Amino acid sequence: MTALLTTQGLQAFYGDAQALFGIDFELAVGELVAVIGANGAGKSTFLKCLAGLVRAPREAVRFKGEAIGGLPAGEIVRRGLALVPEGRRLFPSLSVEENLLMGATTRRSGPWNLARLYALFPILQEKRRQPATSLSGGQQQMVALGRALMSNPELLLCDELSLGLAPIVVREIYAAMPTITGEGMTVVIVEQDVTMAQRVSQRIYCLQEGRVSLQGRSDALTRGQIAQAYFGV
Ligand SMILES: Nc1ncnc2c1ncn2[C@@H]1O[C@H](COP(=O)(O)OP(=O)(O)OP(=O)(O)O)[C@@H](O)[C@H]1O
Repeated sequence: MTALLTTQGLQAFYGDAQALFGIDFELAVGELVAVIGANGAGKSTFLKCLAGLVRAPREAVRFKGEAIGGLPAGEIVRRGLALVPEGRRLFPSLSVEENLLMGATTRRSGPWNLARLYALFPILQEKRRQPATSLSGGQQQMVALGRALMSNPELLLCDELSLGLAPIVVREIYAAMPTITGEGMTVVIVEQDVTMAQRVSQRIYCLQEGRVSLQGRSDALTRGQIAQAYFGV
């Protein structure tokens, strides 16, 4: 396996409180990997460490062979990682299209542009001049995903795309994943919906209290194994 990203013994802290206790993680080019776990398990912290939003030791995170832990978030975007943050964090005063274009400020060369995005999510073209926050939750999630794609990342990190959305909307958003990975993009999703995580990913890591409690091929893990790793029962 050609590793695109690895973490080795990754630890993270908020002040004196330790959130991650030595995460070993490996991701191959073109994979879609899901990170699951209960509330507070450390999933968001893990993604934030990769994206430079929570401090990580330099050598603990390697992307394309280079140590990137603790680099500024903007530098990490330039190197090809983009994060779709939990809660979307759209710019409320900007239109849909302006929000999408914000993702292009650190634009790398690649297939994603406004036309491609509008083909993926036609509703965004229809609503492109509306304030982004006037859209439904699912449409706002499409904007957040589109904004990240506009930087043409090699690795897309998605934090709880399904949060607060109806199941049918979640399915609609995840239906875009084969198109996104189809051109070789590598994706990590953090997902509380275990059924969806298992369905869309090739491999799963389960976190529990800041540690990896289970990992394996998504189609090989049983419900019992996942329940035990999730809740520690
Ligand atoms: N900004 C912060 N300051 C202090 N502690 C934090 C902060 N953010 C997270 N934590 C703590 O770090 C641990 C991991 O939290 P994290 O948000 O990464 O978990 P999570 O698995 O993403 O949970 P959720 O599904 O609720 O988002 C928790 O104990 C949490 O209380």
